[in-house]
Amino acid sequence: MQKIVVEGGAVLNGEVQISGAKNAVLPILCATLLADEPVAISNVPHLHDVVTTARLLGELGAGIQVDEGTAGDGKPGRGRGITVDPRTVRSHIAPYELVKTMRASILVLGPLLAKYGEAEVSLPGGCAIGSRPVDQHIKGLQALGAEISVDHGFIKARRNGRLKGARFVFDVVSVTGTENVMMAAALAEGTSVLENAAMEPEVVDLADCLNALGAQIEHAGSGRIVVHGVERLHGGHHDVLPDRIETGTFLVAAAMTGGRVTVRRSRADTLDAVLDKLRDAGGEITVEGDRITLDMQGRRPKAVNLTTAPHPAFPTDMQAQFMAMNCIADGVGVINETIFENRFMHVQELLRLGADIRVEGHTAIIRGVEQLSGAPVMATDLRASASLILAGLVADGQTTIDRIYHLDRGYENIEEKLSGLGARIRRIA
Ligand SMILES: CC(=O)N[C@H]1[C@@H](OP(=O)(O)OP(=O)(O)OC[C@H]2O[C@@H](n3ccc(=O)[nH]c3=O)[C@H](O)[C@@H]2O)O[C@H](CO)[C@@H](O)[C@@H]1O
Ligand SMILES: C=C(OP(=O)(O)O)C(=O)O
Repeated sequence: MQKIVVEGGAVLNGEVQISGAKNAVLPILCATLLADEPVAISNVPHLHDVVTTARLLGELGAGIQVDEGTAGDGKPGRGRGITVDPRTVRSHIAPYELVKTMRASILVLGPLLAKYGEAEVSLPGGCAIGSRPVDQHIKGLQALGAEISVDHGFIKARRNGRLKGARFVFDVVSVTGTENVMMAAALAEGTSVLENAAMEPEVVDLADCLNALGAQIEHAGSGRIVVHGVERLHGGHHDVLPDRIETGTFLVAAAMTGGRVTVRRSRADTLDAVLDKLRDAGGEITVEGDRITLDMQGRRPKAVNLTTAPHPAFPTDMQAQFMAMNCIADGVGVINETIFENRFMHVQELLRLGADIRVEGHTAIIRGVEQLSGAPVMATDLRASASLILAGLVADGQTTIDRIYHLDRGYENIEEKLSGLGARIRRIA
């Protein structure tokens, strides 16, 4: 099994280009099922989850064409492109084998139901970071008139006639729940109003993509999304939003190593809470167009307190990386995790590197130490993997990170990008 080896001590300096967002491209790929014609997607990151989603769409019968280094519409320079042709979709079943490896597979539920009248999608179950219920997806689709049963581990959904626009209030803010219901409502008869909707930038990107295909979605990015259903969606092109979590991860790397890093092709407006905390940590941040620069001028970061919550508050997907920063920061930082009950799996591994962390329920109290010491560690989930690389960058000696398949789900060429900034990092077989 592959591992990543990091030699600590390098100060990161330079520029790095940000890839398309994993959490935007996966729902967008699923949304192509709603269209009547091919949809070209550009700025698609090279990620394992993208391959899994393409496999799932292929198993449903969709045609998949990958254009390396083009926009899918033939224009060069916007990363990888994927064109999905949904006209050959024949199956409406998302099997357990695929859903268990990637929770985002649940996002075919709304599109299959709305477009083809039926869907069978395996229940995703929980994962390392906690239980991951989908009751809000089911209730939202039922509000649109779907008949849904859960049977032998599968969600079985069907409709009689078109789905009907409705008002639905989410009990909890759910990103994928909002996306599933919004996609289904796009082809419903009449208007739907989704209250307490997720406001994440990836929800907005999905709405922008659907609107480019002819949907009529208003106010995505607010807590009240209005969807005027249309009869059909046509083909088109969409360029995926830059990955705000990848962006944040590189900026934390700069802050931890005392360096100066510019991220290119990023969107600072999607990162307010993260940039705010990096300023609190002592980073000098400048934003010029799609470039964000963090300059630490050799200083040690100051410990920061934070609480994860739905957007625009601090994202749970940046919690582990900030935990790594607090491990070597000056002072004591307190981190509250409110989204996932078990998203502290990285703590045990950070302790192996010499961190001083105490966990009390959903709260971690981190007392910064002067120096971490490199050791073999094990990645437990995607962002935990990133936090261990970050810790390895500043640890004394060598840190070897095992189970990096988690990392490949969500970070494109992370070791090459970090090497380009001066990190001593390599992948071994
Ligand atoms: C609000 C939030 O920050 N969501 C995060 C969540 O999205 P993801 O879409 O995976 O999860 P949700 O947003 O649906 O879950 C948010 C919360 O709602 C609960 N819930 C969700 C759906 C449901 O039907 N019933 C229910 O009770 C979950 O247990 C969780 O506590 O994980 C992703 C991957 O780490 C992150 O990118 C998202 O930022
Ligand atoms: C945990 C993540 O993704 P997923 O929901 O796909 O597991 C993530 O993006 O940090």
